[in-house]
Amino acid sequence: MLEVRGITQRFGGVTALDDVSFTIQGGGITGIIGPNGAGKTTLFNIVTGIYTPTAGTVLLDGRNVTRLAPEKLATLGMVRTFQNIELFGKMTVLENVMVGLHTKGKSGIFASALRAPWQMAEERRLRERALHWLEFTGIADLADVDAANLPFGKGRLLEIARSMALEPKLILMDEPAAGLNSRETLELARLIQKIRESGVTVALVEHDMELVMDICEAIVVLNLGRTLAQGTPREIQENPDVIAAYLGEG
Ligand SMILES: Nc1ncnc2c1ncn2[C@@H]1O[C@H](COP(=O)(O)OP(=O)(O)OP(=O)(O)O)[C@@H](O)[C@H]1O
Repeated sequence: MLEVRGITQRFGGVTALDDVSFTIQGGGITGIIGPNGAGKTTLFNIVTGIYTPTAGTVLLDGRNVTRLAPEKLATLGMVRTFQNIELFGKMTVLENVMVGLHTKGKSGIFASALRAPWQMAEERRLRERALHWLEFTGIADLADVDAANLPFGKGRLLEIARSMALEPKLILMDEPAAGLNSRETLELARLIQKIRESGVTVALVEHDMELVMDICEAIVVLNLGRTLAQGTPREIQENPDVIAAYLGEG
């Protein structure tokens, strides 16, 4: 589904990624891990269209998407969530999901007060769709709360609801468990599995090793800007190079 081929990224004299290649198979949950400074964030930003790499190619279903902007990638079925939650604080939870849907719809959410009947119908349709994704992520009871008043963990779920509402084929999550307590992390794990069961491929960059080992079928390990290993959780846990890289960090 997603193929990363020979990605190199230099920032001035720093080589953040050096000829990184791997494949993410459709239908599963893939974890991208690695010690601090391994290049995970840089890779994530390249794959999701924030950075243009110094060299290399990103293919989505065989199509070269290397230089495409995030909005374009979303229309091709690839969306991302952010580590630092980016919500519209003064809008309700429901409106936060609707805003994303409006970019697909015919009228803007702030369309004039003189709404045509077709606009009203569209608004209703978007509202129902947005509500569906709040139900999917388990936060429908918070639909009318201002996003600014959401507890942090619920904000993360809203981020995921917003991304899922775009009905992607592939969702990339940037450290989805960062800042969550153990109960919230468990809730997140079940949600990610539910997303996969709904037919959407998931890839996550994550520091929480327990979560990665628990839910991922495949793991890619980066170290010092290179692909150190790729395999199942068990293969990765037993890989001497991986163990050495993490011990070296501690
Ligand atoms: N904009 C930038 N300018 C210069 N150097 C950068 C930039 N972004 C990242 N780097 C460097 O590239 C390397 C990889 O950083 P990156 O943030 O991608 O690693 P990471 O695996 O995400 O680390 P962490 O787990 O600590 O978030 C580091 O040496 C970092 O200092």
